Amino acid sequence: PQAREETCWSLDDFDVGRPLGKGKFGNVFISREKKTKRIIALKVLFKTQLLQLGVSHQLKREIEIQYHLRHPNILTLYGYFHDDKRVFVILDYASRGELFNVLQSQPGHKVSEVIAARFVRQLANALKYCHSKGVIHRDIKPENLLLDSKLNLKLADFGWSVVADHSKRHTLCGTMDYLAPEMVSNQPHDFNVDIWAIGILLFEMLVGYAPFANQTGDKLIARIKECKIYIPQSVSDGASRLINAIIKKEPQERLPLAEIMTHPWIQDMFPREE
Ligand SMILES: COc1ccc(C(=O)Nc2ccccc2)cc1NC(=O)CCSc1ncnc(N)c1Br
Repeated sequence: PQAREETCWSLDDFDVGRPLGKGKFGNVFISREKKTKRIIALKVLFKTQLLQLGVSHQLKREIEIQYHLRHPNILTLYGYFHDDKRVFVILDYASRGELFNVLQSQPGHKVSEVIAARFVRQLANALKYCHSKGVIHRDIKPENLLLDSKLNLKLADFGWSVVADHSKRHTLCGTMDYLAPEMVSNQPHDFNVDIWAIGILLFEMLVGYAPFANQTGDKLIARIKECKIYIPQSVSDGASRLINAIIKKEPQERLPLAEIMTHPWIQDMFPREE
């Protein structure tokens, strides 16, 4: 990765604005870097809570990983700093916020096939990059996907799920709708869990709810293990074929990222491009 200037940041370098999101470890504020006037998102994490929840090492590891990931569809982590009580993470500001809220604001909580294909291709692109660096995301869900002003998807790792917001799904540890069978059976999992999540996301964007939604606890786990989904007629044949090619119980049977990106349905949605 290209070397990055080792700037030593402090809170004095920023004008902090309104909160953008509420997290379990602290909040995120829209902010402006004073010298360059650049707008960024400043995530504030409280050291006491990080220590209490024993996630300090996880944050360090994650910052290490994110610091070296640079991709147009991954939320950039520009740097971090801390004071005696808090850790501050300097992030890209995604002006259109969470895909989750965009979906919630649409009629039927779904988007057109053109938009869904755009997001699937961008997410597959981001994951191809992550996997090439040996990074498995493991937490792909609309709450963790942000959108910039040009409707480009930005994969953002929230570390841990945000506190169950009323507009969010009603599960405490963040929705389980996106967990692959091998994860709910607590088996060793690999990058194929991210592929599975692309299939769940595509289903949810075209249907308006996740394939195993409205189930809870053990019933949900049983449904995920059973791996049977019902795709409504309203979904086109091409999209249905892609969803069925991804939602496979056997991890290695799932369509590889390269074939998702070149799938006929995806290609059809980008007619004019080369
Ligand atoms: C690369 O993005 C991250 C990297 C790391 C972590 C993190 O907290 N890790 C972590 C925290 C505790 C323990 C272990 C890991 C979080 C993020 N990202 C975020 O939190 C997203 C902040 S919300 C937001 N951001 C920009 N524009 C908007 N419109 C919004 Br809304």
